[in-house]
Amino acid sequence: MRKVELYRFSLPMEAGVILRNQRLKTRDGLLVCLTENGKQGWGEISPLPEFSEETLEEAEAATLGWLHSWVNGEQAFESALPSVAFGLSCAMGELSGFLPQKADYRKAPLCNGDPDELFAVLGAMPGEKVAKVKVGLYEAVRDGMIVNLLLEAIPDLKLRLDANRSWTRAKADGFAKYVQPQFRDRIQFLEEPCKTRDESRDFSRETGIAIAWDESVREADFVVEAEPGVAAIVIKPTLVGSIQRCHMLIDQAHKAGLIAVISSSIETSLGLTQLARMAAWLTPDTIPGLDTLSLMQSQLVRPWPDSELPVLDVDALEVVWRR
Ligand SMILES: O=C(O)CCC(=O)C1=CC=C[C@@H](O)[C@@H]1C(=O)O
Ligand SMILES: [Mg+2]
Repeated sequence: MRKVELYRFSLPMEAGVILRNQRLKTRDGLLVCLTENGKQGWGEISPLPEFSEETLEEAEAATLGWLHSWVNGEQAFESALPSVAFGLSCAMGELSGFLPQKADYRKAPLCNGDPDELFAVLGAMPGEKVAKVKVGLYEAVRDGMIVNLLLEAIPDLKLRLDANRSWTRAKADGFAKYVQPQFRDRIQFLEEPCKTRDESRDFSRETGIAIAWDESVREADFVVEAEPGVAAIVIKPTLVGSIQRCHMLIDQAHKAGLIAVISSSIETSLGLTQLARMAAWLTPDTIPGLDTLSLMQSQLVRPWPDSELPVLDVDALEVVWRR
């Protein structure tokens, strides 16, 4: 016998979390729980405003359609909406056991440029020291200075930088000019420096700074391939799709000699712990980009180890559908 439960959640965010053009006050989404033969599988479906193409309403309608088929024992096909495909594949992955339990709870800390704060976090981090810094929000000179400062202060540190396509070539060059040449190879990669892929490729060729694809991975014409200067692809499953699709992209990346970084789309602790399990399984040699829990004011159903945020129980959630 199959059973389903669909819940809606809305968790308050910390003040001041801004996504592209809007302030994110709450993180809204759906939790699905599938039950069959005494086993349960959970999944989170939470399209990210400004990043996902689908709205939460569209995701809910598609999820309900899928759940109706599944609970009636009919064939349920993979949804074309990435957030739905991801959440349902997690629930199926737990139910059938293909999503392993073992998790990689390491995370590349998101750093705002304060070396003392980063030093404290990295001190508690075993193994490889890698942090992520957002660039492109302020002046390129300031970004360059922060990168120098951090790399100078912490000699075994490597940095991942993320410009989210915010620079013109001239601005990106301005940034590169300020980074001391001896530090450039400690930039593990810079995600999407320029507005177009070609500009980003040129930037990497001329500066020697390695780049990574993030937004590009979600574009229809994107193919995973080895290219000069490209070090990595970033995979945000809520924006990309099912575990199976992410697995395929990761395999393609590894075959091309690229790093694949599993990264957050600001999921709740439930989705984040599942991303940590995907990372342990599919990208065991790479620290995932999952340092986003502290942007929220609480966790949901499953706690992330070491987080002191309160955990909201499933009983507190609104039931959308139960069968
Ligand atoms: O990639 C990481 O290490 C954390 C995730 C992260 O930086 C982001 C997640 C979702 C939206 C953005 O605000 C941001 C990004 O630009 O990649
Ligand atoms: Mg990015």
